[in-house]
Amino acid sequence: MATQDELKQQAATQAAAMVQPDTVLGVGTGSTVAFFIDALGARNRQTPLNLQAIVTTSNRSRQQLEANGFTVSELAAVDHVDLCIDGADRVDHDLNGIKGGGGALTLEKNVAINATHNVWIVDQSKVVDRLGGFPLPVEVLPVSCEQNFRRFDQLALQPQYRLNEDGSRYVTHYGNYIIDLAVDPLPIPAGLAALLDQTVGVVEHGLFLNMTDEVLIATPEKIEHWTRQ
Ligand SMILES: O=C[C@H](O)[C@H](O)[C@H](O)COP(=O)(O)O
Repeated sequence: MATQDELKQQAATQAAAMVQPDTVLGVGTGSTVAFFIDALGARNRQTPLNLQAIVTTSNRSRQQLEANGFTVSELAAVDHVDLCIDGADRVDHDLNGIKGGGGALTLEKNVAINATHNVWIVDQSKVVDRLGGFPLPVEVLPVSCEQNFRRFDQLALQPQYRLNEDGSRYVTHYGNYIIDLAVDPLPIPAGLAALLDQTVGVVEHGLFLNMTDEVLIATPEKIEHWTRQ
């Protein structure tokens, strides 16, 4: 029986084969994407892909891409992204998902929204019938975080500040905090997304609705390939 890491690697390797030469590639964040970066690096060393540009969504991925010989551009420096490969924390059968377990949700959503084609790579443990089973990350400005927290609490969304191991608040790449909403399952995701989008002080949230075009799901038997209808 394949381990979870082996499943992640299988999905990642298949995604690396989807990258076309001479294109602009977006690369997400996380343990599954880490396998993707190594697979892409191996492919590129064998036969150079001559990518026009690569943009990524975290310092971790940037460092790994550079270690694999790629030059990484800022999102602001490219006028489009042809394909973005990313992981996900949960995905439902409508290809909606929760992302941001690694805290990279804001840049991930920015890269995804600018990509012509988005592909998520996951192992079967991420698939759910109804979005939930994973805290929903909400990135908030420090200036209004307490008001945001109280509001989420009033709405019974079970807010919790994301903490570092030493108990201090986790700070994002942009100097903000993350409030994880532990409510499970999520109440009507589209309604919650609209509420969060309209909440002053919320920078971004981890509900990615109608954003991905394909999902590669590694199971012990095969890699399932879901596409948006
Ligand atoms: O912020 C992190 C990202 O949304 C990741 O893509 C997500 O957490 C999945 O990560 P992993 O592949 O490690 O489960």
